[in-house]
Amino acid sequence: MTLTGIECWSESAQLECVAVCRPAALEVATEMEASAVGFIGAVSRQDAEDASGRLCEALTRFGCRLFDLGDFLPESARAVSDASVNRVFVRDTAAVVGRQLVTGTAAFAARIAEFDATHAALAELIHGGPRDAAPVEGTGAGLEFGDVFLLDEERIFVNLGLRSDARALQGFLETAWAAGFQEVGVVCIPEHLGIIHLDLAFNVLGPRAVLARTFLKHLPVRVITPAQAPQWESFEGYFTRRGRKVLALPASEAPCFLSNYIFLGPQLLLASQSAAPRLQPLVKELGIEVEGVDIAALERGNGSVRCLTLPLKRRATYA
Ligand SMILES: NC(=O)NCCC[C@H](N)C(=O)O
Repeated sequence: MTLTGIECWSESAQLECVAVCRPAALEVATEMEASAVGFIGAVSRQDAEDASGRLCEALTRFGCRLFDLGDFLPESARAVSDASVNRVFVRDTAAVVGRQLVTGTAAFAARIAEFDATHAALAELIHGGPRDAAPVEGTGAGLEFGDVFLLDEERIFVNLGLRSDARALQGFLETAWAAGFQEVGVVCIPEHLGIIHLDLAFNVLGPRAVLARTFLKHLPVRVITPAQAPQWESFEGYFTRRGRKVLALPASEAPCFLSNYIFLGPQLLLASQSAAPRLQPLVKELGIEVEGVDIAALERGNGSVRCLTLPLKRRATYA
């Protein structure tokens, strides 16, 4: 079976098809193992599987067609993938940008082989076998898609920090222009903050607002277009000039998963059960509803709902 018609132009249009990946066969048994793979703490296989089941159930209940990449792994990639506890965090590995699948390159050594395995599964799902999507690596530079947001049909917002770097951005810009986007805004989260991806500090709230941790207002945005010289804008100015209000994410102890949600439809987002009650009052004024799902066991991997889902198809318009 192959999937036809992949297409994504925003973060919040109706989510029609989404990829996830079932947890690996290995568990993370000790604090040292957790540290080796970028987890916050140990997690048993059973707890991870139960949480993954609840996530899949919630996505299906809200009408998404679900593809578990574990079902599409070619034989040659299966053993490595089964031993990769981070494989549940499919978001970082690739993205559908316009009508194109763009693959990333892991900057964290523990994830390099897992990215390759997941790319092989995506190729199987989308092309029915190996085929280069639009790899943006080339220079060995990192690009992980927890750092990339499709703001709308024209704009993409990217973080260069712990996991994504400027060399990879060059290749990504060419891909973005070829896909039809006209502007890429770039922010650089300082590495010493230890925030591995932008989606742990930021997310969109539909077409008229974004949610951002307050430190982001201090970081300038480099605005890049295909034809003009890059410009600097302030963080808040960048968004307000483009018709989006910046809502401050309430202070929260690390790890902070409040921003790590996914839009299921223009007025509905799915967050973890612990984040949902804190998000609901924030987004009420925008007419957005929040659904919660108990994935605390998977959050021990240092990611939440956005990291665990890879949108393959969103309805092209908000209508
Ligand atoms: N977008 C995300 O923030 N993804 C979470 C990835 C967590 C994983 N343990 C990692 O270190 O890459």
